[in-house]
Amino acid sequence: MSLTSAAEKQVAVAAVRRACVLASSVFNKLVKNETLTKDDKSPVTVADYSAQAVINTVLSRTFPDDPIVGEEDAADLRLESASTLRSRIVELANEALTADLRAGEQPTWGLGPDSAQTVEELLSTIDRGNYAGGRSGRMWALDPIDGTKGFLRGEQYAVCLALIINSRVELGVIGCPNLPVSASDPSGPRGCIFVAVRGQGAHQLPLDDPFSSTPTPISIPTFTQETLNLLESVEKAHAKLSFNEKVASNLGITRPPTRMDSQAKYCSLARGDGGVYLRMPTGVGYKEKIWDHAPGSLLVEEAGGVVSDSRGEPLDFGLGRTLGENFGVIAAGKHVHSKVLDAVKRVKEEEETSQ
Ligand SMILES: Nc1ncnc2c1ncn2[C@@H]1O[C@H](COP(=O)(O)O)[C@@H](OP(=O)(O)O)[C@H]1O
Ligand SMILES: [Mg+2]
Repeated sequence: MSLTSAAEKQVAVAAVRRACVLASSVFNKLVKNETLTKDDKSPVTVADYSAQAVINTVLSRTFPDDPIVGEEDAADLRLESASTLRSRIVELANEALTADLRAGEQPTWGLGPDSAQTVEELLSTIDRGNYAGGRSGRMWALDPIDGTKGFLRGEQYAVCLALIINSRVELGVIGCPNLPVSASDPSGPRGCIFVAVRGQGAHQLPLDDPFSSTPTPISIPTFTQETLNLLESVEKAHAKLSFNEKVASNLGITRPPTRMDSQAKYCSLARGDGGVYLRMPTGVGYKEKIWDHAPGSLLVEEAGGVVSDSRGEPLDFGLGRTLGENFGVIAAGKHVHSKVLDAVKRVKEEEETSQ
């Protein structure tokens, strides 16, 4: 029996959708229409904090006993010097929370016109994301804006939420405001929500109206040597892309890789837009965070794929806020995964012997 009830799925989809609307509106107001200096990261900071405030508000109302492992905390926002940023975040979070109720949403979820929060309420709600994680019990893992660099470039980013029970991801919801509804129509309509419930498959919903449409089941197709390609990070600092090149050549892959920010990579893999997501550590001792992989890994598994580290071990979501020592991530369809794992091992050996 599934450990996740329909209520948790519905709440998570509603919360993620509101956060996606908020993030798109921040992008339109602050990135597109204003002249920003190249390194100004303030829009993503504003979107990150306010999206976490919105999602944590909904989770705190609906599942008050569940702890949350969220990427952000409000310590910096409480500083005297942050007063402008703080007001902007409170304004945006309240705008998102108080928007009219949509089909499938309930006023008891902290949503709708009467749901405005005070500054202190919102700051302590953001801080509900400071749970340390661990092996047993229920917890939510939240990345309010995953792919912050992609967000600033107007490319891919995702709002990512997962429910983990006893170290196992049971529910994953990923909102991708900039992802085309269909990969075969890249200039067509954009905005998707991906939902996976353990044992119940993987589905895609339209971001603008997730509750009124029938979810589209998604699954990983069978790839041939000619159609297979790699999905990888845009940022060289996040994954060892030179290693990916060697793995591709080892496997005889001829198609160029698809570079994309955020867990939109897991979503693309789950619906067959790319055959393998490979993320090998760059060697700087960075530990992967659970919120960067929890919903995406369940989505891929429910779409018929396998997700492991480069030793072939499953990712361990029970170690705290991180996945522990970084052995990278390999995600692919069942039939391709073992071939990629072997190729990764071969390339690792080659690199070790040539040192
Ligand atoms: N040195 C590093 N190695 C691997 N991942 C890193 C990293 N530094 C940051 N990240 C993570 O990479 C995520 C983005 O992944 P991707 O490269 O697939 O788009 C970031 O999420 P945020 O954008 O939420 O901070 C961040 O958590
Ligand atoms: Mg992230």
